[in-house]
Amino acid sequence: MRLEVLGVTVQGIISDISLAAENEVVGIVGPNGSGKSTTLRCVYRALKPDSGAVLIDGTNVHKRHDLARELAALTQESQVEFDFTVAEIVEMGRLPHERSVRDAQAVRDALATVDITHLASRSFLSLSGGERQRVLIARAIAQEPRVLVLDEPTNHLDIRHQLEVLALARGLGITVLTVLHDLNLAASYCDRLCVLDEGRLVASGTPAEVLVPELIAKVFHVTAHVVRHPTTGVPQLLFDQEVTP
Ligand SMILES: Nc1ncnc2c1ncn2[C@@H]1O[C@H](COP(=O)(O)OP(=O)(O)OP(=O)(O)O)[C@@H](O)[C@H]1O
Repeated sequence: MRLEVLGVTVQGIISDISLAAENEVVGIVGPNGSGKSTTLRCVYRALKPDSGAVLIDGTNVHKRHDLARELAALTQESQVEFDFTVAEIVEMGRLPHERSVRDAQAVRDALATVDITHLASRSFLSLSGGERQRVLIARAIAQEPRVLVLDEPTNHLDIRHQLEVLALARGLGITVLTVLHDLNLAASYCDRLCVLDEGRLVASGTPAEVLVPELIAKVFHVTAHVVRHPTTGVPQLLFDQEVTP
């Protein structure tokens, strides 16, 4: 599915943000407070932009009645207040769909895919931060969406699970829009990156096009050196310890 963010403005927070993604992984990076989550909130309809629009396959998300089926979001607000079991939470991913024989299999597949089958009967509130994050990712996958929106999906995850979750998102072959703080993970797993700074889109392109020392210095106020990953060849950044003013 094609996701388009067209000139989206939320007064005082983000201005004229445009980006597109279609059956690829697009990453949004930028400093704290640059408007990444606000942009995503407009995509998953938690926020209505003051101007501009978000389209999925050409239709405004506010007019798409099937959005709950087509789009899954793992957000900063994706928390669970009540004490459901892991299996129950992942089953919630099926709620937008009509009940079918597919449900149980989709839940089993999602649990296995994020490596939490052994946690299925545990209470969600008893889990560690990383385990909780994986449950919420499993819920999104169980939904079998065609657009997946992720706000810092690697939060709380150890390095192995960070790599697994991003490989998994990539392997779905659907449209994925994800906020990532780790620029090296973003370079490794995203087809294209959008850089936000102070509520504006300041660069977009492939990781190699975007992650250049000049831009990193300007946006993040750190000095970076670009090296090639010895096996994958993707650009990776090494940072000097001193930050620039
Ligand atoms: N509802 C709101 N009312 C007022 N200000 C807001 C609101 N939501 C966000 N902001 C402000 O807008 C700016 C952008 O917030 P946003 O959460 O989009 O940033 P972010 O790039 O996701 O940041 P982080 O990397 O810290 O998660 C921040 O300064 C934030 O305090």
